[in-house]
Amino acid sequence: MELSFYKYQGTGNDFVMVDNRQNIISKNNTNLIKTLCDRKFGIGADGLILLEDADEPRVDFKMVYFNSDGRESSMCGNGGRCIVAFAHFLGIIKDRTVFTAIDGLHEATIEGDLVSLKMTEVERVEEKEDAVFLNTGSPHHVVFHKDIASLNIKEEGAAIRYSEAYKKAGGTNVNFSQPSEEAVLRVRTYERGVEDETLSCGTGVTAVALAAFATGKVSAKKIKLLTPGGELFVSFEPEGKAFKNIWLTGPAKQVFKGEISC
Ligand SMILES: N[C@H](CCC[C@H](N)C(=O)O)C(=O)O
Repeated sequence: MELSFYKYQGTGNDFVMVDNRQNIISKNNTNLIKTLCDRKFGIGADGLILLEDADEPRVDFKMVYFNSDGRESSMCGNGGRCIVAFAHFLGIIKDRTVFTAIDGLHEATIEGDLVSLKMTEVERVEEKEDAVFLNTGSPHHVVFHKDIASLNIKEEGAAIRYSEAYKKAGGTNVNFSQPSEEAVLRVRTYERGVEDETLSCGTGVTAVALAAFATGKVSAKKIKLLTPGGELFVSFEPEGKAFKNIWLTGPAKQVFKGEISC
């Protein structure tokens, strides 16, 4: 079969994007999706995203996300921003949308390359001895550290991701963050399902911003996150211990279009 695809990236988190409204790719074809994401034997990406028809009124499309291990996973924030840019490119939406994903409905707006994505609400931030855990659509373990450039993210991230603490829950993503100036945080992320450091993680930087506010490291409600792949902004409204009206904003770009035999 000849498969048409588009390659998108959002601050260096990169995705194979497929218009699957005709159901050309089956969701349980793990080997095919893993191969398409393979950087040597396939196109190469951190994940693959299917755009499908939503079967509910006033919802423009459905997002189905797979990590590069080929398995469907939880919400992808950067992927959510990229699928909005893709839907705009396909002419499915104009400059705002409501779409559905594994964690529910998402509003989003697009202006040029800049996409703002409303994230799911966060009911609870769990403060541990030396870390913070929360779920922003995907599970995130957040560690604040004074020199994240010195860390071996793949090694230190994998140790936490595969630890007993997270085994039953199917693992977690791991973020290492270094406070910079006021309301600015550096972030490096180990991603579950990629099993390596990615250049940025949308649900990850969202988790870091909320964790920093919850632990008093920042007082602003709009935070700039500096990732190896670029800058992202997270804004939110604290409500008691919960967080609402959470928005993730940053660039989402089409890199190339392609055809692949598979
Ligand atoms: N690897 C994550 C999903 C993708 C998250 C990341 N790419 C993002 O931008 O949020 C997980 O399996 O929990």
